[in-house]
Amino acid sequence: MSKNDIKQQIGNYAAKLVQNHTTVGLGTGTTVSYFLVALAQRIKKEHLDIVGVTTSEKTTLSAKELGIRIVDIDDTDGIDLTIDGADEVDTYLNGIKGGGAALLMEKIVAKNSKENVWIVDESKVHNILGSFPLPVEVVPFGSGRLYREFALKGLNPRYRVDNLGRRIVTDAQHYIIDLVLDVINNPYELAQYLESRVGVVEHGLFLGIANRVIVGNDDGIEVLERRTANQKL
Ligand SMILES: O=C(CO)[C@H](O)[C@H](O)COP(=O)(O)O
Repeated sequence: MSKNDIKQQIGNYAAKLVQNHTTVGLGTGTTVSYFLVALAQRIKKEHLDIVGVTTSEKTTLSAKELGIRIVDIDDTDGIDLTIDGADEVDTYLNGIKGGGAALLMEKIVAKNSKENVWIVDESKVHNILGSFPLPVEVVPFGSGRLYREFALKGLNPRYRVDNLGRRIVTDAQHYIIDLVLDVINNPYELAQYLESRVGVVEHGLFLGIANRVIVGNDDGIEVLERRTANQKL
């Protein structure tokens, strides 16, 4: 099966998890784009009453094009379920997100959602986080100072740039500094450090957020459920 076939399979599976008369958080990324198509098909075919809360301008555009009704996060009573992708997931279902630069809105939607389900292919599941560079969203003003602090701390920072070498700007007008770490031995400690730095708006460590991870591979789908820290999978 090609990677896209696997993503389609995961997207179709995830669309079936959405219940009628609910508000759904719509993540960002290529895997989510398959989910959006499958969800839009279900909404049309089954005449479902579903509204979406989006996590990026890109997802808002795609959802609207597909005919999915969108509501502002501030105008909902709550989000029932959010389906999102992830860049890396460990065996506690902690993850790294933000490969698509949407981590800030993704975390706001996730934290306001009763349930969070991630959709990934099996190449993203690892024992320890860190092989995917950790995105940190920063305010442009003074970001050079933060960058130097990260470098001095051995966090191996890189401004995220586009293919012309220009710093990318997020939907909320911030920069992304990716930390190239290889291994994150204590994600909670790193999260705490990043949250303590002025100018850091958000980071891509999503800890204790996913309730379930839908993992796709050539043989089908595997569903991982979150366990506690001493109940490793
Ligand atoms: O966090 C994200 C965007 O900020 C995405 O969910 C993550 O990058 C996964 O994307 P894809 O499904 O394209 O691999």
